Amino acid sequence: MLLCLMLPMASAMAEQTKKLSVDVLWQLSRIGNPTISPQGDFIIAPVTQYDVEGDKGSTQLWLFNPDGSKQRPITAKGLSVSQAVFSPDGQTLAFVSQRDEDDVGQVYLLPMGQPGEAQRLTNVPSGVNGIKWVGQHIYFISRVYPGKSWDEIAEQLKADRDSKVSARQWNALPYSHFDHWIEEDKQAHVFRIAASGGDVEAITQKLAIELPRSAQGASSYDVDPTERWIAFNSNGSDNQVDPKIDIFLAEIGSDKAVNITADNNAPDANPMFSPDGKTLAFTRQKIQGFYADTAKLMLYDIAKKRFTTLAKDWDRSVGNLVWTPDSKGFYAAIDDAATRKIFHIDAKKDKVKAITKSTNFNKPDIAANGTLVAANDSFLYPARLVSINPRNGQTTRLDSFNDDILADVDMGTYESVTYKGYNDQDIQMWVHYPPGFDRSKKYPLMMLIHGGPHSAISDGFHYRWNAQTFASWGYVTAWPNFHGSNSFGQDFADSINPDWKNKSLEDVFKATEWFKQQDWIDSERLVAGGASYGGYLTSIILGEEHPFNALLIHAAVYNMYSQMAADFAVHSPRFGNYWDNPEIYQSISPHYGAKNFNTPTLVIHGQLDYRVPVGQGFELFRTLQTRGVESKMIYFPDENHWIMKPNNSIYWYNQVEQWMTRFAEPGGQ
Ligand SMILES: CSCC[C@H](NC=O)C(=O)N[C@@H](CC(C)C)C(=O)N[C@@H](Cc1ccccc1)C(=O)O
Repeated sequence: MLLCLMLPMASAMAEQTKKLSVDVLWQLSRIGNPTISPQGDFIIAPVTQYDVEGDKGSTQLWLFNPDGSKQRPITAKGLSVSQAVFSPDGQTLAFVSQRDEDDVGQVYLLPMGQPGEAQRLTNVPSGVNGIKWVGQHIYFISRVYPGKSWDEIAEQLKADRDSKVSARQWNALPYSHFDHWIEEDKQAHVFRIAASGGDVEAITQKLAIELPRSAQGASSYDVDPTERWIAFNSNGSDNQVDPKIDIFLAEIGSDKAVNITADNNAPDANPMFSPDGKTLAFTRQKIQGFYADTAKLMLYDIAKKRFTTLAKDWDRSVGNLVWTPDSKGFYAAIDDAATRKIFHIDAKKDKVKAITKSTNFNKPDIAANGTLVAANDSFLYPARLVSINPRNGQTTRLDSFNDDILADVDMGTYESVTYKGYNDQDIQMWVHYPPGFDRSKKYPLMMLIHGGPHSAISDGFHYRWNAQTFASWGYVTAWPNFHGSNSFGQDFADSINPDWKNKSLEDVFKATEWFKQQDWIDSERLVAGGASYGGYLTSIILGEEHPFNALLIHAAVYNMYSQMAADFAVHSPRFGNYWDNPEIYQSISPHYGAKNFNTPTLVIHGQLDYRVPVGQGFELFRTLQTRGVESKMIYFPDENHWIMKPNNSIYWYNQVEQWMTRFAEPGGQ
């Protein structure tokens, strides 16, 4: 009797505990990568906050003291800003914003250390992107109609906006990138304007060499500190189907550029001049058509025209690099065995050393006095702004965002587990336990399958597929970093090409077996799901004998043939097209498993997904319905490969919860 009376009270108390629900996720402030002034006295970071009611986010720039004693916004709420860069003397901040009567983003200047409004510097009708402040100038990228004056560009853009014809046309690739169409008659070029104002000067247009057509940003070019040289990315071949990304070097003002990486067929990217201007660093891959090929760090001695490869035998991909102020090396945030760590790369001694040990760090920035800052997150906390002691990796937190919101959230716990996967090889997996997890009970399992496939789930705060949020519903949640995942070395990543199916599938099945052997897992309550490549592998599971009661398939590549409509045609560049090598496509395409489909499946897809076009989701849903399999299609007309809008995201999490809980009751029993 006493027990009967106690139980409702206990469950009422349990209900009162605040979980990491999707509503909480959207209340959190999201701190982006920081920029530190050259003198080390100002730290700026973008902070994005969401208004769920208004269904939109807004990014403000915040100023932080290096000792963490102060934080305050320095741009107004509601006026989104991005790409903050400091003047070389650290006294002025430039950023991109679209405000007042701006049709597109422009460069704004804000004096530091004294009161004053941000003033607009540019009036570029085609907008600015990828800004850098070097010497006396601010450099930027704009997508322009080549050969036209700014007035003519403004007129053309207005005519396009006013036109009653909505048709687009292409005569060559690329036609889309991720979630937007690419206008064929525009080219992306680098321009500059004096920080004191004046005319905009064309830099790469003079060379008649455009930046890569698909995507460009601040990492697509760099200018040396004396403003003599520009290094930039462009397609070094005539082939627009499989562009060959090279690095071109030119003297600013000249009309000639040299392709310094013409002899390498794979991408050479991220040009970065050293602070002393003598060396150009860049990243080099070797295998064309393999986006996860290990990126090596290259140095090019500009005077001697000599190349060196750093850390030749280090089996990790370099990226997120910043030169040290003395030009003797780099700090970088590099994926290493499912965490993203800060490494120091000594260019003189050719030595690499991990500075941080656990959780995730993003691209760092460094001041002349050596102050090193970065955003740091983990599964249990969203990004924080920290300074990092380069000697021992110890961090000092500089912000206090989200503490109030998370103070009373009952988080679960997590751990890294290594189990035997395909061919008895070690596979790393993150396991999340629900809040209040009790080992004496049995819990349902939600097996999550990550995308890429060449990415890794690392120890960071994931907003779209938050394992702690899923765990808070009452599931043990798993993220295995199966064969193909990056951060475990080249062989492991490349081991699933072109056979995208078998090794990772076995890794997922063996992970599930591992769970079934645990006393705290209920083998009758297993569900699985994933997005993109994760949706692909879940569609493969659908056609196999498997242990899951229900599946969730988001933005999946379902038909490897019709993926040809996408901006990323998977194996075509490296292993040949389907008409030449149909056996590759046939052996790994999920749609060939259709005759075995019989598991309840939730299919989700966005109309604006050009990475995996929406037809893939409908093909799968129609197949499931035709076969009489219980299934639901959720279609987002205004979302891309990912669900980005607050209310759609809340709906997504709620629908997923409803679907999963129907087929695998949550909670310990
Ligand atoms: C992490 S790099 C993955 C890039 C990859 N290919 C690129 O050119 C990609 O877009 N993969 C898709 C599947 C593919 C269309 C068949 C994918 O699985 N995307 C995942 C992973 C991802 C994460 C972050 C940034 C890009 C992709 C996804 O969208 O979650």
